[in-house]
Amino acid sequence: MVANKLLTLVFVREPTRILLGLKKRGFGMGRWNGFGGKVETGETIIQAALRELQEESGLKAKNLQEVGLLKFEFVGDPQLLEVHVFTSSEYEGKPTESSEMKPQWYDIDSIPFDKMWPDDKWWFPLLLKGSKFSGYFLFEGHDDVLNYTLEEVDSL
Ligand SMILES: CNc1nc2c(ncn2C)c(=O)[nH]1
Repeated sequence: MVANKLLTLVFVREPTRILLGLKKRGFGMGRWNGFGGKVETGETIIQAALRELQEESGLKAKNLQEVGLLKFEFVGDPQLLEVHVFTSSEYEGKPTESSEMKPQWYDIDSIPFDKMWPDDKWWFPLLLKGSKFSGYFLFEGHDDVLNYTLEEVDSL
């Protein structure tokens, strides 16, 4: 039994816009996404979320809230990804390009879903309306979702 790989994903949100980052290399390269990465040994998921946001965007989140849990399986790969999704509406700092990510504000009415992971179009509306959600997505490669489940939940 291979333990789930714990990942974080943070979206910094203002009333009409949300900060996305263009992944410049590695997993998900070329796609716009939130900021995040692996949870290292010895740190909590929250600490990892704060650290990755700071490293990748230059921002220090002040009111991180967990809003979603996403599990990803890839056909042929025994390692499940377990992504803990957070939002923050208060932050310090200025969005700064890093080696990993190029940050850009997007109006919440024009999210570039065609340039994001294919699962995002299903759960992003729940994030934008302030729901808590839990989902599972079975991928074949990085572009095809074979099936998925997604539900709004009262608590994570
Ligand atoms: C596989 N789909 C997917 N993976 C992600 C995402 N964010 C971080 N990771 C690792 C995402 O939005 N979709």
